[in-house]
Amino acid sequence: MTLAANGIYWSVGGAAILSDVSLDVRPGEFLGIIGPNGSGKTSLMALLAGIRKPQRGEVMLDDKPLLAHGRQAIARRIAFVEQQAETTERITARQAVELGRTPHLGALTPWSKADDAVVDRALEEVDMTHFAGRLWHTLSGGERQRLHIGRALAQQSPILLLDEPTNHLDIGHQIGLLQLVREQELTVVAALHDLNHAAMFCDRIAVMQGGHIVALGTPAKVLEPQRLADVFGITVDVERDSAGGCFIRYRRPDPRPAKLKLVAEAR
Ligand SMILES: Nc1ncnc2c1ncn2[C@@H]1O[C@H](COP(=O)(O)OP(=O)(O)OP(=O)(O)O)[C@@H](O)[C@H]1O
Repeated sequence: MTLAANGIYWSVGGAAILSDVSLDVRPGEFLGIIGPNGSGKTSLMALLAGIRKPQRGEVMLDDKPLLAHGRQAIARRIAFVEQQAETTERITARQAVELGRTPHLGALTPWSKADDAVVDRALEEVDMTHFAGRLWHTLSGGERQRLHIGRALAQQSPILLLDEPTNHLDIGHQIGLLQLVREQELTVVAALHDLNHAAMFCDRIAVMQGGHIVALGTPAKVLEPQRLADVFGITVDVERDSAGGCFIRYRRPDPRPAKLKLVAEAR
């Protein structure tokens, strides 16, 4: 199962949002996408999921244009957790996860005990079994986010696209979720903001800037102080360990001149 973007271009109202983006997602890898706000991460995820169509270039799934597969076929192969997916429906936590089974159901394949078992397991994996009967609108942001992931796991698609999956989660659930996703035998593409999470969990990282991929490689290769300064405007130290891992230590910026002036005036 391979997913690839080949030279894709996507614009809105004539303004380019993604330009000449090429990316081969390797089967079984955890590929992180990092980049500043507005750099195009969500747009790229939407194109990889087939929700948007590039004006030029093509997203390919198994060497066939993605959109030629048809909606249900795509959903059986790709599960997408969007950044601000919400529902106004009056549904329970369990029903939200049950939605993940939709691509597998049809006139000849009605809901079965096997579907129940998949949903039970997904609820367990995201630590939401005890909330199964709760109504969606009564749940916290983090609980809803865990259900979105649960729904995607229940979909049992071999490719999982996650747009900022740790949004709203406390640090324990952030790490737990990334570890859970990592442990699945899935191909994962995740837009991440936390560079240390990217360093800890990703096999490769793509760095986006201004609608382009400006770097792609292992965390140790990509997470260089100069690149992080160029892309994010931050100063960091990168600590490396003997196993090839790395850890980003952020340096506090120097005080801004205006602030210095205010402090001086206050004295
Ligand atoms: N439908 C749209 N209409 C107009 N502009 C859009 C649309 N979708 C995205 N953009 C613009 O495209 C750029 C990239 O947006 P995108 O959401 O892909 O960035 P991002 O890297 O995911 O950002 P963030 O980290 O803030 O989530 C932004 O400047 C955004 O305002």
